[in-house]
Amino acid sequence: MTATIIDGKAFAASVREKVAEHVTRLQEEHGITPGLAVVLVGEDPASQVYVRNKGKQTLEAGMNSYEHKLPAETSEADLLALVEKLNADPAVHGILVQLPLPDHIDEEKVINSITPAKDVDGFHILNVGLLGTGQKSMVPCTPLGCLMMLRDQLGSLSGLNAVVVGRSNIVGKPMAQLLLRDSCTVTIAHSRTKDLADVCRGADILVAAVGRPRMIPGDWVKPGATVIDVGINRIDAPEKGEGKTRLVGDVDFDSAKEVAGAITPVPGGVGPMTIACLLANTVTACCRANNLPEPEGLTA
Ligand SMILES: Nc1nc(=O)c2c([nH]1)NC[C@@H]1CN(c3ccc(C(=O)N[C@@H](CCC(=O)O)C(=O)O)cc3)C=[N+]21
Repeated sequence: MTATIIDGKAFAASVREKVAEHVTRLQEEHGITPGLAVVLVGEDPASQVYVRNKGKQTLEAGMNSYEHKLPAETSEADLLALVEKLNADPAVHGILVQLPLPDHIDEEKVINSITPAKDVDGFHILNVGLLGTGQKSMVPCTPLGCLMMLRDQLGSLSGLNAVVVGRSNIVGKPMAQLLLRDSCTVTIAHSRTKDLADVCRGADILVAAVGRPRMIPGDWVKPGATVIDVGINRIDAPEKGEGKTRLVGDVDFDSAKEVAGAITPVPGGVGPMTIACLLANTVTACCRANNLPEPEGLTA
């Protein structure tokens, strides 16, 4: 059997289209334009991959994009002062501080200084707590994108065995919360998990978010399972020429696609959905800030 390839790129385009329609409505009916501020400190390569497409897509969706690029030596105090300014700016509905931050800056302190209602990453402790207790919150973009693809693929997730490989605050933990909320039986596995292969083989839904290139081979995948590959790993690709690189996921796509029922590719899977959900969260934050109905189908 060969798996259905889940087209994250096309799915993301349809999400962005819904976002754009909602933005038009906000402008025409209320004279409001959602605004997203992105703060980048230093020059982490993964963050640059992300930023490249994001500003463009924000503008394409009809929203305002405010980019703040700060040098790597920026002090924590200066960064906190910028966040305070953005918190107070009524034109800014969403704030994203690119991670990772340089070592001399306390990431948790910065994230928790963002007004929770503008925290479009959903990383603030208040949003984490709201999600964990099933209350309305801002939901982290990558897990939200994964959930949208899973619901689209499977309809109901109720009762399915979901295994999330990876326990990060950014992906693994919030993903598990969302799957639990959709009534999956959820296992969070990680590098220390005993018999990881067997744990994965029990998964109807397998979400890989470990950050290790092609770590999960096809024989860890249950026949017919839905596989969501969150990994975006850049590896050498000498076959493309000297010094060339390419992106691969945490799943060995070639072997896994022979076993899975459906699988997301890398690139073109989760990555584009992450950005689309960032735009969706910005519209959601803007609607909430203005006591307007939230866009349908764009929230968890
Ligand atoms: N506060 C914060 N929030 C984030 O969400 C965040 C962050 N910091 N720091 C960096 C990581 C990385 N990240 C990506 C999102 C989309 C693609 C993406 O669209 N990837 C394309 C490939 C792009 C290419 O071809 O290079 C794809 O998978 O198809 C990649 C990486 C979000 N991050």
